[in-house]
Amino acid sequence: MAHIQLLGTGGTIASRGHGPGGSVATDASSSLVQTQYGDVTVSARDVLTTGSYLLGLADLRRIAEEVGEALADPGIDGVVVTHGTDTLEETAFLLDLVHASPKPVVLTGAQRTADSPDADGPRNVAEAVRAAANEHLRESGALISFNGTVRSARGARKVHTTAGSAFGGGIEVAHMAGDRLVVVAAPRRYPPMPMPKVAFDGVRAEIITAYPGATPELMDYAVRLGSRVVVLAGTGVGNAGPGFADAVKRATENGCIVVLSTRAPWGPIVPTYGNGGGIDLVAAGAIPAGDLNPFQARILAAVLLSCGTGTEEFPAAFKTYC
Ligand SMILES: NC(=O)C[C@H](N)C(=O)O
Repeated sequence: MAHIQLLGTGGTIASRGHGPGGSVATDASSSLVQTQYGDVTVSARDVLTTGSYLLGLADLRRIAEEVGEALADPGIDGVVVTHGTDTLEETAFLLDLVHASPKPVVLTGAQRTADSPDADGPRNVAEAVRAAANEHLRESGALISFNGTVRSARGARKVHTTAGSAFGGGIEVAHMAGDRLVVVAAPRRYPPMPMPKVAFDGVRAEIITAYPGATPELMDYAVRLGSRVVVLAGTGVGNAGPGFADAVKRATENGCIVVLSTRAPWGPIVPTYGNGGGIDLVAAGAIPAGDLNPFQARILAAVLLSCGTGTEEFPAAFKTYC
């Protein structure tokens, strides 16, 4: 009989109330979960009880540490993390980067509050428990289970503000067929990164987006604030408008790492264009993020920096994971 540890962090799945103050995360994780699903037993405990839009890097590190402890327990076969959907993709990616166990870690949440007549939390939790206990999902790292689909944490993102299918991207590794979970793929695994130390909590890593008329001086401002890394969410295959190549050069000359990602939801960075485009941004010192979206690229950069990766070693170390 498999035993799953559920760790609650809050989010809509644990929220109630539609009054003027809005919905607030209040429910203990023990109220979100049954103690048994078929032949799978579950114990639940809370790490946090908060909306995920409120999380900081210190919270993400705490969640990662608690998950690591649960995975190390020989009496636990897999871990489910309930989490707000707004920033679930960032926590999921951190958990995936540091995942050094064959046991599955499965994140889930809800789009509708616990007191909604059609709350989606209970079904999502039941499916996540099933995924965490599935032996074919061992060696798969951290996964996101939502509305009948299980996908890799890497590459996944929230794609809809209100729909039940809140997540897209990543690799679809399993889906529900009736009440059966069918495993269809295994995500590529990368060497596990060390659990981030306390330095992670204070890494200043900002994201700046390119758009028509964007202000390149925002990057100078980020550097002045002490940013160790700026992720530029460029347009298309990794471009930005007038002045950005010079801003990248100034940032890198001041010791700030610039990572080049894209504001397009899917696809890799492919430096292609001159005249201030991706070719010039990379020549100015920007490091292409491969397929990583800005939010997950930022998490990878923060883990690397908090592990003491220096500016010289950063590009090769970053490339190993994207
Ligand atoms: N659906 C959700 O969970 C959204 C919620 N605002 C959050 O904590 O991220």
